[in-house]
Amino acid sequence: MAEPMPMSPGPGAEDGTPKSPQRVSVNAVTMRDRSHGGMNPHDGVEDGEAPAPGRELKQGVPSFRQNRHPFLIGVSGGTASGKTTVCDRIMQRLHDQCVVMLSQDSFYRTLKPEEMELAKANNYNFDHPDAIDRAELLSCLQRLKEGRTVEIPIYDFAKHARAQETRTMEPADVVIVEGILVLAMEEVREQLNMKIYVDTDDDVRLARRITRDVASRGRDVASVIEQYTRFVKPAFDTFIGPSRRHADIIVPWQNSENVVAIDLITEHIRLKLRQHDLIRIYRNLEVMPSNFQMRGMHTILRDRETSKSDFVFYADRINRLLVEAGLGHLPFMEKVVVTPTGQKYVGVEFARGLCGVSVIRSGEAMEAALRECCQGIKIGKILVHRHGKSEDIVYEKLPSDIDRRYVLLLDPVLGTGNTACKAIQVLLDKGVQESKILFLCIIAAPPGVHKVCQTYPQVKVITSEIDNGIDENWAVVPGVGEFGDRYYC
Ligand SMILES: O=P(O)(O)OC[C@H]1O[C@H](OP(=O)(O)OP(=O)(O)O)[C@H](O)[C@@H]1O
Ligand SMILES: O=c1cc[nH]c(=O)[nH]1
Repeated sequence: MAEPMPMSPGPGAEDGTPKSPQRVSVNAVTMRDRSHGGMNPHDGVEDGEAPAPGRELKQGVPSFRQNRHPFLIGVSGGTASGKTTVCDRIMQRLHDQCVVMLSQDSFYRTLKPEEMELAKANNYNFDHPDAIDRAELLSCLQRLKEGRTVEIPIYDFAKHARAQETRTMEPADVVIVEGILVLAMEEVREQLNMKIYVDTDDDVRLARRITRDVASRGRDVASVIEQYTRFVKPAFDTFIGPSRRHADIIVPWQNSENVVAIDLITEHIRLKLRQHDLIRIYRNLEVMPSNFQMRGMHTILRDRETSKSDFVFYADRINRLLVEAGLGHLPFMEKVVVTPTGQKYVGVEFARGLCGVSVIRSGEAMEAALRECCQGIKIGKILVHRHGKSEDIVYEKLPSDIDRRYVLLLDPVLGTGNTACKAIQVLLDKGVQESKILFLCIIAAPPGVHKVCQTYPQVKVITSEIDNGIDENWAVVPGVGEFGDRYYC
């Protein structure tokens, strides 16, 4: 670890506003050209050069399909809103994936004798969350999420009791759980990667409910309406309707099917299934798109034979891309300009009130990329001393008004996550809002991702690659070795 260095605000504007495109330096333009191939003397392969004999040139996007956790979707909405049809349509569209569906109804509690009497007299509230064995539903979801086989209860609606036998559910790529209370139960909601609410008018739902219960549950119209008035509607007003605010997607579902919504949902699920497990779990994690330029740069960084100058060159290239990705998360204001042709261009204005904070020493290697993008940005520093499993903050120098700024926290390696968490806590203690912190790293090991993303769910973590893990010496594997030594020494 290097000696602490003073914070250097740099020339020009002090609010860290990203540079406008016309101010992008020559260096930046060359860098962009390099990333499109050909101009870079470090690349080794000139434009048009043939591959070495026996080595095949491949195209496409690298895949990360390994040790996958399923993608969990919750589908909720009032009684007879069309939840099951929405689930069926999603399953049909994802026919080439392994999709399983379970219903909240399977988890009705076994009734006590006095409750059974009420149920037989149509006087038991099956629409209340207490009617559900929430612990068992949660446990099943958690086991499915871990990729384990589960036994799902079978509920007999006529007897108001569980059957002796159960249904075995095997691990799947996608698990859909549907039910009126799925989004109303916080502990269930927390398990879900995608929350859908099926929105259907009350009168349409009541009409469907009467038709269904009379046709398939042996009920008469009067008793269905009575149950609706006594239990179903009050539970809807209290629990189900309000739970729609937790939904990621609200699907209007009236008399005809909403094909566009199903298309959008299934495309999103397909995108998620192509992504790494961690991205599916954490909304606050972003892994930059992996193309062969990125893989090529990483191959050079990870190669222990790489010279210091090449290591610095490619680390800087990735840092620049990381900074641009981070800046892309900042808010913006609409701005209209007039182009040289006299036409209006409706665009946006970059966010103000930004600063960088580098974790000494390796994080300082990312400062140049930030300065190239953001004119005169203030950059603070934090030094964390790692010893074994614990860390101490030994130095910090931060902008005095940091509590009013967005912070790009810079550290190329996320290992256990202990250093990052310490640094983030320093920022929070200084009054920075958690949602205004963006942590940028070149590589991230899963333990560090879990730790940071779980501890600080509003901090955005942006990385260019996810590694396999950390070894007994807390080194990221496969990793890049000691980043600071390779960059500076
Ligand atoms: O997630 P963690 O397990 O806490 O590890 C990550 C830390 O390790 C590296 O720094 P290092 O201690 O090697 O210091 P240096 O930057 O001075 O080389 C890296 O730059 C992080 O700060
Ligand atoms: O692998 C590692 C872990 C921590 N710090 C590094 O520079 N590399």
